[in-house]
Amino acid sequence: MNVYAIEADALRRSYAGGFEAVTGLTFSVAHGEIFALLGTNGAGKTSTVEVLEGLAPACGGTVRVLGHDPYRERAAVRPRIGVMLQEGGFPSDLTVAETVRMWAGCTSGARPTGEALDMVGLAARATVRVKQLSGGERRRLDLALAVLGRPEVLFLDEPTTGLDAEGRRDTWELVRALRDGGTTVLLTTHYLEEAEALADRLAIMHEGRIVTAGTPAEVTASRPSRIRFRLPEGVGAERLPLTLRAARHLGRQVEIRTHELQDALAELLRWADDQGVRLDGLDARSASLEEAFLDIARSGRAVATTETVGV
Ligand SMILES: Nc1ncnc2c1ncn2[C@@H]1O[C@H](COP(=O)(O)OP(=O)(O)OP(=O)(O)O)[C@@H](O)[C@H]1O
Repeated sequence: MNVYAIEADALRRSYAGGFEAVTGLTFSVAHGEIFALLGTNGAGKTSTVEVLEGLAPACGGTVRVLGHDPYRERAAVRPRIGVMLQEGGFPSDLTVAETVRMWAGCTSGARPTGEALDMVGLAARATVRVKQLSGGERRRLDLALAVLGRPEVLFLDEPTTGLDAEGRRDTWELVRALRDGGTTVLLTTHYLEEAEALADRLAIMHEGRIVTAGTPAEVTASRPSRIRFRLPEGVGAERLPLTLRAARHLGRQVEIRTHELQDALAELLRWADDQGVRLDGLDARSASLEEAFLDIARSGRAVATTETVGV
């Protein structure tokens, strides 16, 4: 068996008119791994996932899902994958259970309807018509249909958009349980905490290409931590100790970026104590995926910050 469940090599996708939405993407997802594709709006996530799902051909490069070309060998791949699109279309007059049963009729080895509804927390809504479901409940129904055929590879395009906090946590638990059972999961999301909580590895896309990739820890490791506070009236930033003076400040608001959070914070607190200065709104936080994402969104490429304080 191939080590990778999903492989993309120099993948390109263009639309009519010649616009190239995906400009040479290379990545792979191991069996039993959760891989998150993140990116700014229009970065090319959905365009990529549609090719992996076999819904559109690649315009260049190669793609393999479970060892097959998902577009040309769709018959071999389709029964082994589950797909949750950004917007599922259901006949709205059917009930939830009827919808799952109808879908099960076209799926070999489908889970029993009750089991699929239990998995997504919709068992109590089985007899409700689809048109009466809330947006979040429709997302859950989408997910039930995606996992119905016990897929080896599951594609989830923004699976928790529209879900409340509890629904989101429930979905995370389900995705983790599926991964623990051996399912490979590729998901796109706009929620960075979702990627941080779920992904074994992730890639951040911008304008059709991958800008950075790795485990969440690897992607955040190169980013600086951040300390913010407000100086009291009459105390200028020039009074800060030399090592912290490269901080950015806007009026009394100061931001220090550092790769040595503990040392910088200790120095700042010692200084404040010595000076008898109160640091209002003091907030110190480690580098996060959000910082990495925002850097990429702002600059279009991973850049080392120039404001890093050398402590
Ligand atoms: N059918 C289409 N015809 C022409 N251009 C398209 C088409 N579908 C998408 N695009 C363009 O391709 C680019 C990538 O779109 P895509 O939907 O893949 O991005 P995305 O990363 O999924 O975005 P979002 O986070 O906003 O969902 C965008 O600039 C979009 O306008």
